[in-house]
Amino acid sequence: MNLTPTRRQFIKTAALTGTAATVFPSILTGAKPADTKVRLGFIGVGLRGRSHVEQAMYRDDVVIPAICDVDPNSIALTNEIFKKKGKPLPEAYSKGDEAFLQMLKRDDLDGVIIATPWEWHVPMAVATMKAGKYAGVEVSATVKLKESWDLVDTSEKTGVPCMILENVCYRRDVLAILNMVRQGMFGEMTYAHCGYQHDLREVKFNNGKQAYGGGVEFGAKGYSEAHWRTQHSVDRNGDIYPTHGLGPVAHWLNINRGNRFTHLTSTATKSRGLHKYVVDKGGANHPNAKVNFKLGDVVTTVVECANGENIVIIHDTNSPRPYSLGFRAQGTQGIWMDDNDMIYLEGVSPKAHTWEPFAAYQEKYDHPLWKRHAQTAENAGHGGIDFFVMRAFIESVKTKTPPPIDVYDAAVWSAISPLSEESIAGGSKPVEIPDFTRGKWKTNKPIFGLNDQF
Ligand SMILES: NC(=O)c1ccc[n+]([C@@H]2O[C@H](COP(=O)([O-])OP(=O)(O)OC[C@H]3O[C@@H](n4cnc5c(N)ncnc54)[C@H](O)[C@@H]3O)[C@@H](O)[C@H]2O)c1
Repeated sequence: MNLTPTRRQFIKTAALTGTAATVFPSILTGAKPADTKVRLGFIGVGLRGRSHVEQAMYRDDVVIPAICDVDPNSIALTNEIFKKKGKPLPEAYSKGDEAFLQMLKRDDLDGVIIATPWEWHVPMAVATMKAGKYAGVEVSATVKLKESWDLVDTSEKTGVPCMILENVCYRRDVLAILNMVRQGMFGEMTYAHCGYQHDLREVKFNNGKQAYGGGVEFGAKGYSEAHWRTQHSVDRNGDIYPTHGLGPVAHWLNINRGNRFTHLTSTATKSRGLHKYVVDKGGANHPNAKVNFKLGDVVTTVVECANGENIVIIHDTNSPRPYSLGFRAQGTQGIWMDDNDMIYLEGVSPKAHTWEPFAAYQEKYDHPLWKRHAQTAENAGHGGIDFFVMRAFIESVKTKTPPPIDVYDAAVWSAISPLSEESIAGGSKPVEIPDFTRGKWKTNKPIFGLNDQF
């Protein structure tokens, strides 16, 4: 694969200034193995992991020698995908919660995709990096603050990259906005709004047989995410899934690369939606009607940035509502909003104080990545973004270069969860957000979405 001059320059500059070179000394050779295969392993082949497997299989330069999952059903369903495609079955590791450690001993894996329950992400990503394999970890990358440091420390010590697989960074509209932000169309950025506003009641509860509703069970009796995700709504009150909104916004605002998050405050409403759902669907006598869900129905977090911008992040998953990540980009020159897809730019929009549709801007500022790959991406999950995020991971592994979304992004985007919990527990008190780059944010330059390569 050819690296563009900008990306080659980044790697060269990083090597000279000691940023990437010090941080990732061993694995990032930037070698150009044009015809080599990328060998991927997968830990967690549930709903998400299997969709990654399928995505990886579209490429003829990817081989998958091994998969790992504790659930024999997940392994069997994954094997079906291989059979359908006429590919040799991967070796399966499934004996116990730590079977992944056996898989990581293999010497025929270059990278590992981790799509397990959140609490497993860090032990698995840390072990993957220690085994010298690129780690691609699903969102959110971490649950606890210390885990964010564990990711950063391990990546720095081993020299192995870790990419958070935040697919929303590749949404077509947010990439067009990134283009516009970089071209100064919004003037100086002052504010962004985002969130995860998704009615997950049918994800958090099911009948234990299939995903997406059909019952009010969770935990041991639940299937897929109801098996593990719902417990987080019992135990935690905070923004427990911040990265779908925050990832794109972090790129607009150059977080970790000229800017950083400094503080946050979070506030939660009362918790009503999940209890009501159980009672409505399962009756007041269902045992789960006695469960005390800690997670507020709507959690609002305000993040302050070093350069003076504010970001509002909403977590809203317990109530009936249409899906929206609620993006808004605002600066001294104008504003765009995801809901209704409207824009207003002073001196550009035809009528003062009046919204205009975003469509023409989308076309004009469409990101080079989408211009180049729209047709290939079309069939991939979540409107094409799953294609881009897997492609970015695979190309980084293949070219032995830093991933465009890195361990510092994984650490700080995910850290919003425990920090928002801390803020809410302290009566919406302000909480400091650590600088996981240890000062490098001041000199690091943006690398994400600079061209049509990654
Ligand atoms: N980026 C996105 O758009 C997106 C979409 C869906 C899910 N996700 C993320 O993907 C991850 C997985 O979600 P999912 O929907 O596939 O959940 P899932 O429950 O369907 O799959 C998780 C799989 O991990 C396996 N597992 C659990 N513990 C394990 C262990 N110790 N070793 C090996 N395997 C283990 C389970 O058996 C299961 O097959 C989560 O982090 C979730 O947030 C991201």
